[in-house]
Amino acid sequence: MTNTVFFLFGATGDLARRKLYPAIYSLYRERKLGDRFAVIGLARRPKTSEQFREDVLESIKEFARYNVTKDEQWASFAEHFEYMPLDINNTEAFRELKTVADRLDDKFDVGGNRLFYLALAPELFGSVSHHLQAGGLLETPGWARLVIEKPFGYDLPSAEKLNAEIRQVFEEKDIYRIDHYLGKEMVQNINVVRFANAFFEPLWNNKYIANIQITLSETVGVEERGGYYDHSGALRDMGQNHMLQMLAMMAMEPPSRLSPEDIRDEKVKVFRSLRGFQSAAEARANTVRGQYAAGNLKGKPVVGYREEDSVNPESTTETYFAARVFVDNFRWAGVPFYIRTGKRLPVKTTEVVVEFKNVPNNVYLSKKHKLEPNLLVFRVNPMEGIYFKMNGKQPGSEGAIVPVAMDFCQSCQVGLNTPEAYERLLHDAARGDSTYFTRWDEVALAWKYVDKIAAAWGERTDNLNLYQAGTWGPDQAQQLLSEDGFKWWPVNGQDEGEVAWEFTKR
Ligand SMILES: NC(=O)C1=CN([C@@H]2O[C@H](COP(=O)(O)OP(=O)(O)OC[C@H]3O[C@@H](n4cnc5c(N)ncnc54)[C@H](OP(=O)(O)O)[C@@H]3O)[C@@H](O)[C@H]2O)C=CC1
Ligand SMILES: O=C1O[C@H](COP(=O)(O)O)[C@@H](O)[C@H](O)[C@H]1O
Repeated sequence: MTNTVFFLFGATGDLARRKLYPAIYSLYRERKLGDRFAVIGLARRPKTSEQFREDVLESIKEFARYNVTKDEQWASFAEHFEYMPLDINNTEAFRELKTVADRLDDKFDVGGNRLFYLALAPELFGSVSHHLQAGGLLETPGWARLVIEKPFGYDLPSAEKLNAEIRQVFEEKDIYRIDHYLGKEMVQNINVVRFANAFFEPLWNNKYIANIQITLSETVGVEERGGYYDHSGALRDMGQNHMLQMLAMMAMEPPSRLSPEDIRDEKVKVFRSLRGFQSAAEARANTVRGQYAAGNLKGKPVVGYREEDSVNPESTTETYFAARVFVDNFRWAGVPFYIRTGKRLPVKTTEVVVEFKNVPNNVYLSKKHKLEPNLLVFRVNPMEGIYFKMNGKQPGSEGAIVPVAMDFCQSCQVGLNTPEAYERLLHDAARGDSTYFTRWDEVALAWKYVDKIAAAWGERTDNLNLYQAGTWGPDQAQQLLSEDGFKWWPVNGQDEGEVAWEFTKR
């Protein structure tokens, strides 16, 4: 049980509505919250606590994994929620907030533990920390932790500035920087599959692995988020955080213990080993950027990025990027990690594919047999599971070889109702487990890497490749792999042309 007062800054926002209230409700239903908790919703717009509870109910009805009805169970959950209109820029309001917090702490016998969740625009992160201190909210007999949403800065200098501001108030151990991909079941499963199975770890190196491919494709466009996204772009929005974090999970050495610091230390070593680019030309040669133009998605016409209402009609922001990344250490020398992400691609999926090298002196490798490499696939979303593709004899044939699959479909077994990333992360923050939150040194190194790419892109205006919405991005991203003799593997069983293996239908 996690006795906590949750201070939810940005309580009227999109993230709170779609992710945070449903997550808190699931934790309650699964008895991970207990009864000694309170949630204080904070935002500028005026509303009563009664209206707030109604809004929370609506969001849970729409987005939660559990059904909810306005019954006794709902009433006993909802009584833990209160709303207070508060403008971050008003220091005085934080004194009043302390009074509300102390009252709720007493009412629900919380014991002084405080979790400040900043679901706010990043410009406000620094001031909130200072005002919390000035308002006396950090003087508490329990713990006080800060949960910060992404983006953590726009580049390394801005991230450093933000970090310095927050660190004036909170110690690193009490800062929980969210990367919600680290809360996803299958991302957390990467370590388990790697380090708890005898048959993967011995092969997990440059002797046996040809390349690793990480795809994070989305069908959504930027829609109303242009205000943020047009300034950020795919590299900063997804590359600096989710993609490099997944890469680090794939590449890290086994930690000697399962403590948060041991695990994060291993990830930091990966970030330190990322091969930096010696020149802007080298950065450009190893990356591709694109922007979606009008096209068709699932049979419906969709507008191009520049036609989106919230976007500058002359925008040169990328909505797609791909990169060839090298981890220069003993284990990974010479193995390319290919990463790609984009909006308005044909399917919503996140997959990590490990492509193995051929066996030495493969007697089946001849014109007669079409052999495909072994693949191990982590399906992160929307379906969760692990897929392993190998070669086998076609039953009854004269030695024909066919691809066969071992398919562990977690979603089929557990249902699509596995815990949402935000549930896991909120619960972890409340019980003080920072394993799946990003530590400052990880964030800084990731920015250092990404800043080089952004700077190289910024030097030229001819590197933005338009791609039609509903396609797999610019052709240059295919070339990135074909230059090395590889190809992107189809994701999610989608046929991107010739697919040599049977996808096991679910
Ligand atoms: N939405 C999403 O899916 C994701 C969001 N994030 C991050 O989460 C954070 C929040 O995003 P999102 O919910 O989409 O943003 P929204 O714009 O939907 O919400 C912003 C919230 O901040 C409040 N707010 C704005 N200014 C002030 C102020 N001066 N004082 C007090 N409250 C203020 C707004 O309420 P009011 O106007 O009433 O004051 C509102 O509740 C951002 O950092 C974003 O990058 C990260 C990943 C995904
Ligand atoms: O952080 C972000 O992630 C979402 C994708 O998250 P998912 O869990 O739905 O895969 C992305 O749409 C958004 O642009 C980005 O800010």
